[in-house]
Parts: sequence; structure tokens; C-alpha cells
Amino acid sequence: MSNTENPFIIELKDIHKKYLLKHAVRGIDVQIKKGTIVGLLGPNGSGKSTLLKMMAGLIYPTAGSILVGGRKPDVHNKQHVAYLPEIDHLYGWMTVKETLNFVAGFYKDWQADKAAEMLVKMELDEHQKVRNLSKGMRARLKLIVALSRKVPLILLDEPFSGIDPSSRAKIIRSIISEFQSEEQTIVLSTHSVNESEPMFDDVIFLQKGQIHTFDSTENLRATYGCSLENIWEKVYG
Ligand SMILES: Nc1ncnc2c1ncn2[C@@H]1O[C@H](COP(=O)(O)OP(=O)(O)OP(=O)(O)O)[C@@H](O)[C@H]1O
Repeated sequence: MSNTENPFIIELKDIHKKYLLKHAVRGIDVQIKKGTIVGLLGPNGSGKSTLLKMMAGLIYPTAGSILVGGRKPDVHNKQHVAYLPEIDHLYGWMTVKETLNFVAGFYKDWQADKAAEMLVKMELDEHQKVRNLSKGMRARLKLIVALSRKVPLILLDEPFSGIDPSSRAKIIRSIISEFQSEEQTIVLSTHSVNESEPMFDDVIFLQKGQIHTFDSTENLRATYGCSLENIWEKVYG
């Protein structure tokens, strides 16, 4: 993935995804600019996880075209894309340290220094077994796993779920301060609109598998004259 010419890291054209009984994504067109942090917002079942999984190359659209870094995403995507799934994908029998060493073995781009630094910032005990971590502590470990990679695209599905609001705000501040906009793009879904607002350059509001609104946070605030959380109320209330 190069940073030349194409300003977009993700290009979706008329994307549809049908599961057996559900038309989950219904014609999404979106282009995500390199170097931005984009919030994917929407109520339960609006299609956020489905979209992120398609961007990650884990599932394929039923129709439409999707390009990530100029190529169709597939199983090889994980070499260029860090993906934090909504589900708990860590092994309970490993310690925190073993988990990080295990993950480090998969990726050439793993930044051990960054992982060690975040471990301290997020106040995780490296000797603790994953199964004994609280939900919020596990969520922090998942974030470290995703954010310690040096990749052009990071996809985070509900990364703050289970983390208490004050820790969430602290973690978000550290994501903002460490974000390298010259070489990275982050797309993340969340229900924590209030704390996440300072992080977002652009926001996508999804509704029933379609885009309700896609704009910069700045334009949205100017247009609606209120915070993202209040806009959420107006869109979905
Ligand atoms: N594997 C699947 N098989 C069938 N239906 C699915 C599957 N995965 C998701 N769906 C359905 O597709 C729709 C979109 O689901 P998705 O998980 O993408 O939404 P979401 O916005 O991420 O929701 P949440 O905020 O609850 O995580 C929902 O109606 C869901 O029930």
C-alpha cells in the first residue's frame, strides 16, 4: 500500500451484504481518506460489524466492489490491516505477556516497544492470565494487540465496550496522541459517541444497512449546531 496518488485507503461502491435471512448492508458507497480517524456509528444491527468485516477481508460482499489499499480484500489482508473484532478472540490460558509474544510472532510489523509502553499506560499486569482479566482489562489488551502494529489501516469494532467511561476517555486521548496520520487510518465502530467525538475526523451514521450521513465532524457540528451525541439523538432518537 503506497501513499502516492490515490488519496483513499478504502473505496466501497454499491456494497451489499445478504446473510441467509437478512439484507444487512444495502448499497453503501463510501471513500475513506488516508490519514483520518473515521467513526462508524449506528444502533444495534445497523451493519457496522458487517462493514468492518468486509473491509478486513473476513467476509465478502454479495454485490458491489470494495478496495482496501487499492486491492480487493481477502485472507492476505491481515498482513496490511489490523482488525480488532467485537468478539473475544484471545486465549484464556495465556498470560498477558504470552498473548503479546504470541501475536508478535505473526506479524513482521509488530512494535514491541509500543506494546510495552501501552501495557504500562493501560495499567495491565503482564503476568495475569487472560481468563482472570476483567472485561474492561481484556478490552484494553485487545486494543494493545491492534494498536501495536505498524500498518496503514486499523479497524476497531466496538473497542471500548466494557471499559468504564473515565478510562475510556484516557485511552481515547492516548490513541489521539499516538495516531500517525501520515501513515495510518483508523476506522472504528462505537456506541461511546460522547468520549469518542474528539477523535473523529469524519463520521458515518449508519441506519438499517445504509448510510444516513457521512461528513466531517466539523461540518456536522456546524450543520446541526450541536455535539455528535446530540446529532445521534436527532438521527436515531
Ligand atoms: N452471520 C450472520 N448471519 C445472519 N445474520 C447476521 C449475521 N451477522 C449479522 N447478521 C445480521 O445483520 C444485521 C447487521 O448486523 P451487524 O452485526 O453488522 O450490526 P452492528 O451494527 O454491528 O450491530 P451491533 O451494534 O449490535 O454490534 C443484523 O440484523 C444482524 O442480525
